[in-house]
Amino acid sequence: APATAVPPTPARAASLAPGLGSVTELFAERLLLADKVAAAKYGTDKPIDDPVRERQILDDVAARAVGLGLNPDAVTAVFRDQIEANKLVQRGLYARWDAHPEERPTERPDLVKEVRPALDRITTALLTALRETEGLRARPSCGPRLRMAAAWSAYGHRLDTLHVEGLVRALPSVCEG
Ligand SMILES: O=C(O)C(=O)C[C@]1(C(=O)O)C=C[C@@H](O)C=C1
Repeated sequence: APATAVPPTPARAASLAPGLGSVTELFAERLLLADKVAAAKYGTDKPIDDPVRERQILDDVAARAVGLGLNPDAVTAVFRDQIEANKLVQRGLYARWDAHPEERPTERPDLVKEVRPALDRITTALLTALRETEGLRARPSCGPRLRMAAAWSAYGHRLDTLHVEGLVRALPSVCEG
């Protein structure tokens, strides 16, 4: 190898696969918030599924997609996957907490005042990231790039198996065409 060869450090590898990291980072952050959502609901009579809230999110992102010049159906599909991924993680946490009471959360975050506003901030950032990656997401290389970016995000956030499953569930609608 030439003397100027750059070693394949993680940073170097990430810079060779630019672009979709913004999207997968936000996916990972949203999935980590599933822990707080689940902690807010576990042991209460509030079910994991809240179809009214889901409808609000999906209607909101469809309207904002139009304003950003994005395809509202494509954007809705991405967010539907984020919600499904979030529920997958929440269900996994419930099962874990049922089986291992000592792992149950010791605090109950406020869903409406704390957790949903955090999810809403990710929604706004994700819409921007989808706008900025529109061209990249239409390319044939999108799938491989997306899987590489997701792997780095999983590694960077030290996601456990359950959250990696969630991250995989979050991916299918990202690449268009
Ligand atoms: O806000 C909630 O109650 C959540 O559980 C989070 C979330 C989401 O991913 O945005 C997931 C499941 C619910 O059906 C609604 C929304």
